[in-house]
Amino acid sequence: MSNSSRFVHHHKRVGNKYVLGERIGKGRYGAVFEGFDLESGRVVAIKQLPTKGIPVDEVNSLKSEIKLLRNLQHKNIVEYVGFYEEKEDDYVNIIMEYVEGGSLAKTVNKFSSLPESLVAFYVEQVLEGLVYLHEQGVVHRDIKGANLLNTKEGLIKLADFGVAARLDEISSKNNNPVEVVGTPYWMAPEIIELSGCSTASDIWSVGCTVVELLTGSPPYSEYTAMSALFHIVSDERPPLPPNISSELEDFLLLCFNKDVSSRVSAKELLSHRWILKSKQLAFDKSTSSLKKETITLLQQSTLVSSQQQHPIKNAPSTSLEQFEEPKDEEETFDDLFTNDVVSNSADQPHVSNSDRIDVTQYLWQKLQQSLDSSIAVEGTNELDDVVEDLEDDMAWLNVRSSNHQEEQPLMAKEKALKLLSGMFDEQNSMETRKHCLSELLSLLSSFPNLSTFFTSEGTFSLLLEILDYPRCEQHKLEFVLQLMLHVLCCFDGQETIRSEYIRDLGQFLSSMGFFPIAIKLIDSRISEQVRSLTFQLISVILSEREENILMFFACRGAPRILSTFFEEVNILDKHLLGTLKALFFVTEKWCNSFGREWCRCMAKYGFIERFVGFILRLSQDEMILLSLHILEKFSLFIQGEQSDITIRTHFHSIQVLSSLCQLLSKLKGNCLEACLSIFETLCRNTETHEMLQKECGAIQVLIQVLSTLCDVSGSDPCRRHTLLSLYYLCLASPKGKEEAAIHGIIPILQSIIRHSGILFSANGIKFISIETTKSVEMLCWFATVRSRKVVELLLKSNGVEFFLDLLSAVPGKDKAKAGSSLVELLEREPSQVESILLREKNIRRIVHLVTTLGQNEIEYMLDSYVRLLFLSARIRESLCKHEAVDKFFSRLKHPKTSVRKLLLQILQLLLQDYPREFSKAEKQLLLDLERNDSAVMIRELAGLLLRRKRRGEHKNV
Ligand SMILES: Nc1ncnc2c1ncn2[C@@H]1O[C@H](COP(=O)(O)OP(=O)(O)OP(=O)(O)O)[C@@H](O)[C@H]1O
Repeated sequence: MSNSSRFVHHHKRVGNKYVLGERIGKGRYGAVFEGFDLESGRVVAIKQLPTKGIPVDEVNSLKSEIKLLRNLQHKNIVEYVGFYEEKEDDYVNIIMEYVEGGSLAKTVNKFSSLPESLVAFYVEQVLEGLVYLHEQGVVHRDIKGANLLNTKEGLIKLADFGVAARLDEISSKNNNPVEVVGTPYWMAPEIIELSGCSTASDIWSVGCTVVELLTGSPPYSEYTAMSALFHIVSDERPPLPPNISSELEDFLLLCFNKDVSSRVSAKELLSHRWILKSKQLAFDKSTSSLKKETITLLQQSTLVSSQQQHPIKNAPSTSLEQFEEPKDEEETFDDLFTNDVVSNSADQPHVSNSDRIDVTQYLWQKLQQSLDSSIAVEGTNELDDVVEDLEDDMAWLNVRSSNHQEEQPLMAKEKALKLLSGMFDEQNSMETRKHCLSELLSLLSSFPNLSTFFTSEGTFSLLLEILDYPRCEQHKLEFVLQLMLHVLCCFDGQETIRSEYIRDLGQFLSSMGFFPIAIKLIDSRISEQVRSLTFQLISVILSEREENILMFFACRGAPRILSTFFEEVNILDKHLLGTLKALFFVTEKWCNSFGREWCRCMAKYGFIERFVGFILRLSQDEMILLSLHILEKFSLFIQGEQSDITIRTHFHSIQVLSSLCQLLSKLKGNCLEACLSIFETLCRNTETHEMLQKECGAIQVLIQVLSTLCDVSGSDPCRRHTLLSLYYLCLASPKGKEEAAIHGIIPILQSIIRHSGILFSANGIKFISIETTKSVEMLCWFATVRSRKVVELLLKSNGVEFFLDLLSAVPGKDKAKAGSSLVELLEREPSQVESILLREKNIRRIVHLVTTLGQNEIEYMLDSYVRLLFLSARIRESLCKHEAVDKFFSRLKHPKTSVRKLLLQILQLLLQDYPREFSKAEKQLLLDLERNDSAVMIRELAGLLLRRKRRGEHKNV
């Protein structure tokens, strides 16, 4: 049964003093009604909270909190009048000042968004209220539009302070297990991380409230509560609304400072230029003109917000239309081959496509003639230049080649021509023609420089024409491809020569349109052999020069072929490394300019999926590393401001995620680091989590990787990536945390923390690596996961003692986390944990800690002490016996009101069961506080302590 349905509205009196009126609103823990004070005639608001099932102790502590809060009075906070409880009603009534204008959340719901100047006008008052509360040592803990109430005069009052968080605590303890307590959208990251709530946490919520009032909803409202939690903790800062003034941008950045200790205070924000500007505006105008402007601004903002809802309508059309959806995907196989280059060429005989033998024969003949003439008809025809080059080549050959080659070059050339003609001769059987080809290839191998003979531009143009000839027989395609490949590769190992001839040739081929032809040749309906040869040829050409890759892209080869290429290429291809290097170079170059479009275009054609599969097949470390670096470039566009939905979708496919998981299990060293870096980026995005956890078993894989790295001393990039991946994967997932615990992460984290050295350093060490901090934080999670199994595992790994070790070793925020975890464990397993804590050694450590805590640390730790004492009378007793009261007294001169307030509450808890006389100095200190403290609540609490003691003294007498 929900809280709200438990509540019944009786239209009745509350005690003798109040009559209950209409219901004004409803929150998570109860409903709020109008009330009428029969004695004073004052209208009040009455919040009814169901108390069924809540222990009396807790209701009493809530009541004493409200009693204290009654002392607070300020124009910008709602006054607490008191409370009223009737035993048979199962709820407690909190009586408050009635604020008739309703909450700002309602206003913003009505108008969808408020203009900046009006928001500044409201926020200034929120800050005034907060400055007062913070000076009184009260943290509001639940600043949001619904808790900002508006009077008829436009005065803003803070409601629900001091109580909301207490209700959350009570609810989390007593209701059915809930995963998130409270609405997280306004929550500061340090609260989510259990690293201690302070006045600074309210400032973060002020930032969220500004966003709420401006846009109609707080940051991350597009996410579920769990995902929002994840983003609050893991993003650098929440996204800022568009079109805000630079002053407001600065204001929000100050609120969203993740470093609690340097986050701005409410007082400082009051003199921020965004607030001052709005003040000036208000000062310059009369109230009526301000109202007029507000209405206009409201209309404008409604207009703007409705335009903002359709950003695509207004977006300029992209100039990179070539990167849009592939339009020619539907091309038929025949379409691919109807582009008849031959028939368009001026110097070709007019032939029909069906007359294919004539045309191929014509091409062969032309090829033969050109080769023939290059030798036989020196200087007499249009191939003069080629011949001259050839002669130079031969002269060079004669000088530089081996003896055997010296004897034979011209003969070899003649033989080559014969073999070539034999290959082309239709009269020859297929076997003879194949034989001619293999002979020619082996001749070329024996006389590598003979290849220059084939490298004339005319020859290669003709070979290209043959490849492009429609319906060219497959064996001829194979011949030509083999020949080209052979020529291109024959200088392997002779880099200087290669650069002189072959690099140019690769570039020549790209410029002459090899790639569009190659696109046709890799069609799945072409023979396996031709496809494979084409891929090899592409690989060679791409590996030669980066420009070739650019040309390849220009022919839409990138999306078309590159994707398929990595699926089909033989991983043992010796040119593959060169291709990868060129691709890496280009990817890196392009990523700096219009990389997102390029990566999106590639992703659309399935490149990412195929490329990851390709990496999985690789076995050579150098290639794996290079490939992962290429993939890393793509991963830049899966998160942050550069994020692209197409790239994300392809990265988030099961195929990619599970292949990456498989890679994680097989890689080592630098390759593992590169893969983990991509993995961490993926884990930063909540969209991947379900698939990674449920379908890829990522948590288990990562824990296996982590287990091999836990004993490394110092910082280790692989360990850092693994830890962070696990951290993001489990951060917002109780199931993930449970799974991680079950797969053995707890002892691994403990080992990482031990190896960091912090546990053995005498005074704790100042600098703690991110790995250690995250390990501590993750270890602390397991105390809060609502799973018996996890708590058992934690206790089995000496969790209690370990948290106690951490308490004295880690600094500030981490200490608070360890403290909260101890309390959480005590709540879940009271008897077992209590008995461990009660051990003499441990009680001493808890007491000793009070005196060693730094001035800032104590602020975050005292909450845990309050809860610890509240939960266990035996611990209270034992602490008193070990002079804890003295230790808490020794900190009572702390400059922060919130710290003095918590210390006084702790002293009250300890002394109520075990009263003892105050020393003269203690008495004087309390008297000073009672008389002179600037905060009314401190004066009240100090007085209560003194009077309680006096009553005790009286009793004793
Ligand atoms: N003192 C008050 N005077 C007038 N209206 C009030 C007062 N206190 C609360 N309300 C109205 O009642 C609504 C419900 O308040 P309540 O504190 O129960 O829940 P909430 O703050 O909206 O949400 P939650 O408590 O779940 O965080 C408020 O949004 C506000 O509109």
